[in-house]
Amino acid sequence: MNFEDFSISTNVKKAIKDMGFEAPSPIQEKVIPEIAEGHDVIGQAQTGTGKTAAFGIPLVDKVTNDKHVQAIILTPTRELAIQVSGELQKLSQHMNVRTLPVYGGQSIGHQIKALKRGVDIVVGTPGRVLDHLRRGTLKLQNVHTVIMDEADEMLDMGFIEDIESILKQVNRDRQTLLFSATMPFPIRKLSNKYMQKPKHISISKGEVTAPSINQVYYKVLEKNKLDSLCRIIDSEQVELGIVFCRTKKGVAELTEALQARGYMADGLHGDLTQTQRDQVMKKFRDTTVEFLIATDVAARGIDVQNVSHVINYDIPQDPESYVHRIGRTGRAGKKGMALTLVTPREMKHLRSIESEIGMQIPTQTIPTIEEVVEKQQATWKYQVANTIESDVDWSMYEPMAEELLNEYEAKDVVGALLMTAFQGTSNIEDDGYDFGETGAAQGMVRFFINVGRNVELTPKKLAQEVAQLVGISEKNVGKIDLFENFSFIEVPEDAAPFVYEGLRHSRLNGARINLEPAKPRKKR
Ligand SMILES: Nc1ncnc2c1ncn2[C@@H]1O[C@H](COP(=O)(O)OP(=O)(O)OP(=O)(O)O)[C@@H](O)[C@H]1O
Ligand SMILES: [Mg+2]
Repeated sequence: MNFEDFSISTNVKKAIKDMGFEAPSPIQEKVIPEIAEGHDVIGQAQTGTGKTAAFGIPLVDKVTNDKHVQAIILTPTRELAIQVSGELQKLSQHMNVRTLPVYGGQSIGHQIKALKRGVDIVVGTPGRVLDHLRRGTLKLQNVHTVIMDEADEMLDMGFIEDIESILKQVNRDRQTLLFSATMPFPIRKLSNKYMQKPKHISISKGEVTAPSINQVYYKVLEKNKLDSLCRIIDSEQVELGIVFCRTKKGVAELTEALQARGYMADGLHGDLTQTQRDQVMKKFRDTTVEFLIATDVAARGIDVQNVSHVINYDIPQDPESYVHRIGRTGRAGKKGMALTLVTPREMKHLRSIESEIGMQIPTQTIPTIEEVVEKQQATWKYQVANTIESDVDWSMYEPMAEELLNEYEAKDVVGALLMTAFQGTSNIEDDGYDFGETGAAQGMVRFFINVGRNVELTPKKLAQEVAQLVGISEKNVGKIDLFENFSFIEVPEDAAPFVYEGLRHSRLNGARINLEPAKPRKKR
């Protein structure tokens, strides 16, 4: 299929061409004709597959330049309102259509002036839209189209009251369009209240996350998280990365820690002023900042070219958040990496995300110090060679260099200088779990499991259950001694914290597992 096949104006077709779109994406192909026919539509397709243009193309084709607001698009965040408004402006670049973003944090006077001059499409966050409605500076009586981008978020608890107040002011005859990569059943059911005979168009049958995203998780220990993150990003080839944290405070702390270690990182969260938020986004889009550290404020809809990595420094709260966060990479046909750090306590949460997205996320081990050092040394060598070959003036160091070379062997001088430079880059820390002497084989930790009564088990079954519960390979569960209702199992030292945290509060066939490191057998 081709964009030429749609019955849309040549001006819109020309804009689509200018934007470099060659063929419509699957959601665009299905949804554009339905919207053009005037249907209400619930459109669901994976992240980064062009949902914005799917509603944007028929919308700009429909609006006329009559200086009355004819369409309103609601988005959950300010950044998304700005971005969606920008995409609509591009789609209508050869037409006389005015699109205005209205959002909190920006001077309301400025927005009022623009609204007075006449606007055809408003893209806004619910709070600021309501503010304008109360002031009478925005009128919705001529609105024929209401669009909710990230609709499941907009109809969720945080926004639903505002949405209802806004919808009350729009003609019932309107066309209502909902879009998102995720649409949980309760929200889809609720949405019927605001729509008329909606057409459900879903592209992501079965596969919730975009297949272009390569997902892995790393088992990390809480106290080593920062080190683990640094090792991961030092060993990956990151073009641009978004690192998600749970809280604003977490974002601020991680940003500071990464900056202190020399990474080009900047933070984005709701406690910053709008000017600061705009600056951070601009720096990230311009690639002057390599890592955007953010709360879920950046999880939905944000489209930045060349984001190669998304890293969940803190595991997301719910499966939807996971899907949207990782969807910031692997967009529009490009490949992306999504890495999630998981502490022992969070293993169960990971499993529930996996079951919701319908796939198992493979695990990878944190690169060893040796691997990272190897990479770092290659980088250092490259930098030193580069400096030697450049025309940088280091004449001020020459007398010192001569002095050192007179007194010591050249190899020792260089070695000592490199060591000074390398020192303190990374260190293996102990993991904070001390299981003591458990009488296990070399390199293993032995646990005593009280499996409770009435549980039928074989050693093989127990090994399988343990492996599954804590997310390690069955092969890694070592020796098992199974008695009537208790057992000893041995697992490798590095898996021990995961077994410990994973099994401590677990149940097996409904029976509680009580687990503790085994007491060492007395030496005879
Ligand atoms: N037909 C097309 N051909 C090529 N690129 C496209 C096409 N349609 C959209 N794009 C580009 O693909 C990228 C992703 O589009 P968009 O932001 O609309 O995705 P989305 O489906 O809304 O994702 P999310 O669920 O994350 O909001 C954008 O950069 C957009 O310009
Ligand atoms: Mg979108």
